[in-house]
Parts: sequence; structure tokens; C-alpha cells
Amino acid sequence: MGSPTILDTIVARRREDVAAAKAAVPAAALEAQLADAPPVIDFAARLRRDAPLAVIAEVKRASPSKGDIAPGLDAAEQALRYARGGASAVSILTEPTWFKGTLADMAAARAAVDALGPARPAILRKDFIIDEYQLLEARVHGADAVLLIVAALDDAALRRLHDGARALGMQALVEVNSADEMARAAELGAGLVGINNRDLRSFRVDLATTDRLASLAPPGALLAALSGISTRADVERFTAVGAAAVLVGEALMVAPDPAAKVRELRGVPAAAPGSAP
Ligand SMILES: O=C(O)c1ccccc1NCC(=O)[C@H](O)[C@H](O)COP(=O)(O)O
Repeated sequence: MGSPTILDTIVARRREDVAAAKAAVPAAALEAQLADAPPVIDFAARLRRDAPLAVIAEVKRASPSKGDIAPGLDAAEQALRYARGGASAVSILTEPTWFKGTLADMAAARAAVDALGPARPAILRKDFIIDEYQLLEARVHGADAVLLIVAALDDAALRRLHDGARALGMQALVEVNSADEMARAAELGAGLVGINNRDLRSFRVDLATTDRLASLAPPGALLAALSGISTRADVERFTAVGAAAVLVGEALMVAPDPAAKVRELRGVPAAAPGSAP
């Protein structure tokens, strides 16, 4: 048993956070709020609507590998910038310690994009989800989908959380970084698979990860490439191996014009000056 990785450390802290959250707001209280939660949409269908390439644009104020990225950023305003650029979904980091995210960020981003009507981007809760309680939190705060990190979960927990998300009407983006993890995602019957080019244990980002694993994805699953993506060339590299979506964080968080950056990644012309988004 080697020393704990950053992933182990984050997961351990999330367990503590969840225990404290349960003490403050019992699961039953969250369940009572489900009826009034913002309605959920089909996350995969929303991505497929933007075929051949959907951009999942991420709100990430900070990270373990980079420290502060944009610590003062307003999540709702950034979500609207992403929507103006044509993002199919907005991924909201809700982990507070290393990523400086909150559930309130996600609720605010959801409320902001709701004003755009049915064409709104879908909302993904990006967090280290290890307990069904976090699924309730996600749904009550407007998520359409949640991230499930294979490397952080044993098979029983993975299945329990995958089924739990579905029971709440949400979908799960199942994140893998190796052939073994892809096999576990396939065994799970994952319909949405995210290949993370970042090894969450070492922070090493290798774009060849998607090249290497794409062909192992379960037939019919929607495939997304995550991490280390910053140019249209990166996107085309991944659509060439079957990715139908890319998830981009840092490159969008540091972009002077996030909407224009989303358009660039989508391969669509820049909006004419003064034109409607
Ligand atoms: O981003 C990190 O440093 C990180 C470290 C440890 C666990 C997870 C981490 N990030 C979560 C992600 O997977 C990325 O935020 C997401 O894929 C976007 O990546 P990027 O476009 O490279 O910011």
C-alpha cells in the first residue's frame, strides 16, 4: 500500500464533507425538496443534438494541479458566456477545498441558463461522488448529470451510484483513465463514457490516453474526451477516434472571451460583431 494519492486524499475529505452535510441537512430533507427541483433533461440527448461535436464547458476556479485559476469568477456569468458560445453542457466543479466550487454555484448556473429556455445547456455536477446523498444534492441543485470516477469507486459503489443517478432522472458520465477502468465502465453498462487524459493520481496529462482507449468504449456509448484540451486541433484529434464530446476547463477559464473560445473549439465561425449570440 503506497502513500495516498491526491485522489485518495480528495475522496477521504469528501467523505468527511458528506458526513457533515448529512448532519446539517438530513437526506430526508433533501428528498422533500426533489418535487420542487428544477426539471431534469436528457443529458446524452442534449449532447447528441449538437453532433458531430458537443462542448462540455467547465467552471473550475482552481485545481490541485494548477492552484488558483480564476478564484473570483462568478459561476452563473461564466455559464452564460459558455452558453453564448454554443456549449452543449456546463460542468460545474462543486468540490470546495481544492477546486473552490460550491453547490450554490451549480444552482446559480442552472438558474442562469434556465432563462435561455429549452435550448439551454445541460448541467453536469463535477465532483468526487462517493455517496447517494451527493446524488440528492445534485438533483436538488439542478444537475441533469453527475460524474462518476471509476478510479474512486469499487464496482458495487459504481453500480449503486449509477443506478441511483438514474432513479433520480439523471445520467452519469462515467470517467475512465485506463483500459481496466474502461472494461469496468463497459461491465456497468455505461451509456456515457468520459476518457480523462489526466491521471488523477499523478496529474500527468497525456492526450494519447483518448487515442488509446477510444476503441475500447462500449458500442453505442457516447464518448467524451476530458482534460488537456485547448485547441480545435485537439478536438479534431478526438472526433477522429470517435469522441462525440469534449470537456474543457482551464483553457476556457483563462480565455479572454470564453464564448469565442467555445466557438473555436466547436469549429464554428466567430460571431459577427454585434450579432446575436
Ligand atoms: O484538474 C486537476 O488538477 C485535477 C486534479 C485531480 C483530480 C481532478 C482534476 N481535475 C478534474 C478534471 O478532470 C478536469 O477539471 C477536467 O477534465 C477539465 O480539465 P482541463 O480542461 O485540463 O482543465
